[in-house]
Amino acid sequence: MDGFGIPDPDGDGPAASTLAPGNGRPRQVRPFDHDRVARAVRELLIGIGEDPDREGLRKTPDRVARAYREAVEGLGRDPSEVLTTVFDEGHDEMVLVRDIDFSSLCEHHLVVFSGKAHVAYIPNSKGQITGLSKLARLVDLYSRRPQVQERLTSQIADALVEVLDPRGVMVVIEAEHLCMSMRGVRKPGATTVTSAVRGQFLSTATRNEGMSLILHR
Ligand SMILES: Nc1nc2c(ncn2[C@@H]2O[C@H](COP(=O)(O)OP(=O)(O)OP(=O)(O)O)[C@@H](O)[C@H]2O)c(=O)[nH]1
Ligand SMILES: [Zn+2]
Repeated sequence: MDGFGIPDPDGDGPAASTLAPGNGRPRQVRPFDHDRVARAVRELLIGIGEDPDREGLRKTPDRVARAYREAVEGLGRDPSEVLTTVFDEGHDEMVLVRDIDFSSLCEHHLVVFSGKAHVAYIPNSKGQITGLSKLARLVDLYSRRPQVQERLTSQIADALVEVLDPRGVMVVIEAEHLCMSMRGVRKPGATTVTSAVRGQFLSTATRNEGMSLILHR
């Protein structure tokens, strides 16, 4: 273990960040280590019986490391960085941004799951709202990490509750998991739907209104 209570399997250095653990919060992470990831990919290629020095694979460890850097860039970032613009518009009805494309990494198999996120909230009585793009940025922040769909859904909802103090939040995510389509059970086209509701969306009428706005076009 390092000084932050994080296992460091190779014992070669502490984690760099002390961000608090917990739902809706970044987890403690080390900075992204490009060389370490590239070395691991080279090992992977050897492990699967490939020649990492053949022409087509020579640059692969470096490419894969760059791809992973992008795929996990939400690790260690805090939602307050994203939900910065809070206007006081006096609008206190539901706001919904639907069909936010995302892709994330299933933490069990490190393959992609991707789909659409729908994010709704009801501002508080002061009418505090955020920029619409910030809801999509929040989805990006939490999807760019190793994830499970349920946690992704509730982290987005909880971050909105924490930062905007709204009267209600509803997040619905529909996604296809490559780990269920390209391998394993092999069910391409199967879609997983998760939802997280907070505050006024717990009431049946409000929840139904949100769902019908999301699903019926
Ligand atoms: N709840 C949940 N499960 C997920 C998610 N992504 C992948 N999984 C599941 O995680 C499980 C991991 O199961 P294991 O039995 O440990 O791994 P496995 O032998 O590779 O399982 P199979 O996929 O059934 O071949 C699988 O059932 C996956 O479908 C997710 O976002 N949420
Ligand atoms: Zn998986």
